[in-house]
Amino acid sequence: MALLCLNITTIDWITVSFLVIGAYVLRYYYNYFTRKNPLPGPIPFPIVGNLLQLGLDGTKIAKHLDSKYGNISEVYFGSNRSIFISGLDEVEKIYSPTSIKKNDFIYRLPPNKGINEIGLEKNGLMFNRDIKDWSINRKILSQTLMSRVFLRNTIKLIEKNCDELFQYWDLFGVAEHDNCTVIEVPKWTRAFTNDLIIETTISKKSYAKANYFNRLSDKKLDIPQHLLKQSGDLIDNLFAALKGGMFIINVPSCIRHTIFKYLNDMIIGLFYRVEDVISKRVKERRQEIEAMSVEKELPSDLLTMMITTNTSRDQNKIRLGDYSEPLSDISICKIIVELIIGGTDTTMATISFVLAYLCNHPKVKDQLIKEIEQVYGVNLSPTITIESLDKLRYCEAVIHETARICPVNEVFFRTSNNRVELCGYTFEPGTMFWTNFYSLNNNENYWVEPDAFNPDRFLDNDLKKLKAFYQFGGGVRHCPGRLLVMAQLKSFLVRFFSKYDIESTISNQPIIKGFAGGITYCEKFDVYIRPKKI
Ligand code: HEM
Repeated sequence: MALLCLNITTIDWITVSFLVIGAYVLRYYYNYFTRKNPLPGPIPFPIVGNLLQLGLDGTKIAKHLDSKYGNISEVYFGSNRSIFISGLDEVEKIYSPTSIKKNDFIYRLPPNKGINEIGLEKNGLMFNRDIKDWSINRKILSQTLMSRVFLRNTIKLIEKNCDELFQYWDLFGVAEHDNCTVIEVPKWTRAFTNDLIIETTISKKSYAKANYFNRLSDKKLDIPQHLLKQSGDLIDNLFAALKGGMFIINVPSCIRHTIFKYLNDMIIGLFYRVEDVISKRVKERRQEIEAMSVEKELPSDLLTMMITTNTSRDQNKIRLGDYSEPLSDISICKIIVELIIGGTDTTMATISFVLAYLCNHPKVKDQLIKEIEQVYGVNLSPTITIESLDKLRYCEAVIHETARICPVNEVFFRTSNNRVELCGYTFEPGTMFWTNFYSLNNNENYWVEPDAFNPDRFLDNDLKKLKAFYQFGGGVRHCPGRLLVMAQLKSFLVRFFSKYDIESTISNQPIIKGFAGGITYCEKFDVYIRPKKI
């Protein structure tokens, strides 16, 4: 009897479950097929949307949608609808408004549980949906990152990091073996930019280059093991967290907290571990500043400038309207996490792509070296100033042309805060728009021979007039790191080509690309580096 009861109950259970799931699926597809403004796109599955078909990488998804569906299409990440667009008029409409009030696309993301769980929905810049708080952080950061004092400080930091990198290369054999030292460009540039962004943001020595050198070489550097380990752990945690970011943003909370609970908790834990290290550094820097004599000029590094904003020690007089509070430790910490995430792989990928394109286009490389020698003379280790960097017009054109043909952010995203019209469709507030920069930058309607690598096109034209060129976004949320990154890239190229020459290990070497965390990077490109003959 008990067995019969159990069987009936089990069968009932199975039937009820099927009915509930069936009803849910029917309702889901009824809503899907009767939705407002249906756009072309793959048919989603309940709960996961198109995640199983398309994966998590926005860059790959955009390319697929563009080739299959054209200028406008839709995709579901979980149950959230995202619109992918690649028409110039629509992209301009999203990225051109320069005032907050007249902006219909002020948010980056709709409300997102994952972002909230890592504490970035009401903090920092990138994902901050508290527009008042975002606006204060944005003013402080933009004015700091664009100030001459900060940029001067940055150039010195790059010079120091270049000297260190070149010292390792020379130890590694570049100085001795005249023509056979192979350097894996992406791996070294990653280590270089990791150190650069950490020293830029937290003013503390970082050892990614040294760790990489030690891994490759039998000669070990004389640096205390605990420093190498601390630095290695911070970088490993940061980039594991960054890789997990797409999972946190795109996978629905109900799946993250059940089936993938272990992975979810691990990624969120990584964010907090990184934040813990940075938070300790912010406190330490506050104490260092307090210990410095008030008569003495404070250093113009980012952390000092953020800590002293709106305090009596503020040397840069950042204008914040009627806001008169200093930034809290937690705000500084969240901003720094975002800067490290936003400013490392983007810069690393750009340096690698520039070097790879120069190797495959020796005439462009010669022209660039000529310009560097005109501005700095023939000098193995020239002193760089902001004023001298301003003279490097061809160098700037090379960087822009590389970013055009091979953008590191092939897509980017914004979210509407008002009801908006695009391509004849009306979209409700909170709709997420992915914009396809790659397809605009390489579109034959806007570029003559878009497949040709030709920096001259940027010499003849005012950057502002090149409407179909998207490197740093635009409008109110334009990348605040753009001057910093241009100074970093130009300074690196000056120092590099003053000391070395470079050649691809094979002629016309294919540039192998990888996609991770929304960034397209150079996966593999091997070069010979030789000391320059003077
Ligand atoms: C080659 C390097 C870089 C590229 C291609 C790049 C690209 C971008 C793009 C496309 C955006 C979106 C802008 C928009 O919505 O209009 C952005 C935003 C942002 N970038 Fe960059 N970036 C780079 C380097 C940096 C660096 C070095 C930093 C800082 C150290 C940085 C910090 C940020 C931040 C904080 C935002 C969010 C701004 C906001 O939402 O208000 N980026 N970047």
